[in-house]
Amino acid sequence: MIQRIAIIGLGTMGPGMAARLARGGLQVVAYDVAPGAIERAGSMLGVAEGVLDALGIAVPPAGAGTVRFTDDIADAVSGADLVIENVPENISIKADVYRTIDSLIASDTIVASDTSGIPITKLQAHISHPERMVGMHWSNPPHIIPMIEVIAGEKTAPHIVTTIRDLIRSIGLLPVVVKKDVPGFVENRVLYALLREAVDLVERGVIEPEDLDTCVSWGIGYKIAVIGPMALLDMAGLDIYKSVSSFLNADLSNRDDVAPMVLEKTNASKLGIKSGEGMFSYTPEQTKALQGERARKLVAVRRILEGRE
Ligand SMILES: NC(=O)C1=CN([C@@H]2O[C@H](COP(=O)(O)OP(=O)(O)OC[C@H]3O[C@@H](n4cnc5c(N)ncnc54)[C@H](O)[C@@H]3O)[C@@H](O)[C@H]2O)C=CC1
Ligand SMILES: Cc1ncc(C=O)c(C(=O)O)c1O
Repeated sequence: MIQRIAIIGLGTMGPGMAARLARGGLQVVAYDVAPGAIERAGSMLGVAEGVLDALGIAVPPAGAGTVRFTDDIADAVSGADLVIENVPENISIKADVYRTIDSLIASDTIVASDTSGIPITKLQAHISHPERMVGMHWSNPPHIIPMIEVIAGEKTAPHIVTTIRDLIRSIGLLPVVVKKDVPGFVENRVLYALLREAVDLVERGVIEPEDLDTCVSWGIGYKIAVIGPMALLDMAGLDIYKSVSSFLNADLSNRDDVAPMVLEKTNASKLGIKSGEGMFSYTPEQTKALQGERARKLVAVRRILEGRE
């Protein structure tokens, strides 16, 4: 039974994950190589806990879990039943972490990666006892979005998938088991198909960025939260989809590299909210207000979608 979880990496995703797991009654020890990240994670944890309160996520009868931060990776993983690796999306950084923890954990400690889409089979090559490695892909913001993908690599033991699926379920979250270890799994394959087209339309001057967001959020996003893509095909009619896709699919972006607009911005360190500028610009005050407003709206929508309002 999983009780003690180590989280490695406390950037965008780690603190919200720690808060959600602890709310589910689990004991979390969280580590980051950067002291600044540990400091920031403390305040992000407090914000996430407030959002979990607003969502009405109850503490289990046995009581809430705990989150403890440490700057010592050996301390973080000591006695862990599950280690969740949550460092940047770069195989060599992830492999370094696996090499470091390998001698610090038991051979049956489960190691999960929150990778956005590196096949688990590739990551497994960098750890001993690869049968205990599994993909556990959360969605951002992880304390609010309830769905988590679970992915087996070629060497993952089936019971590890079941254990992680059951853990996710046991704390009131929604596991989705992905049946093939394809790059990007399912959520990001769908998201990146949408993002490729959206970036292309803005880059070609078909639409302004603000209008693109209005079109997608109100035309597609709002609807798709209630009616998933497969159900939407039935609502529209497969005959309509057949007619439109017969001419439209060939016209959609099939770019297989990173769009120049994105390269230009990343080369200029315009990374989005984390650097104050990306597709849009953000002052620190605007960022704080935006994050609060987005959390409030996501909480309200989730409560309604779950039939709690
Ligand atoms: N940002 C997002 O929306 C999502 C990201 N992911 C995935 O989660 C993982 C983490 O992503 P983010 O939190 O966005 O990254 P991030 O870049 O915000 O944070 C990564 C953290 O890892 C730390 N780190 C780097 N090397 C380390 C090491 N050797 N040991 C311990 N800590 C180390 C960094 O100091 C940083 O705080 C990536 O694989 C990413 O693809 C998954 C879902 C959503
Ligand atoms: C752009 C982008 N890329 C990856 C992920 C998750 O892996 C997300 C997300 O929101 O979860 C994302 O927005």
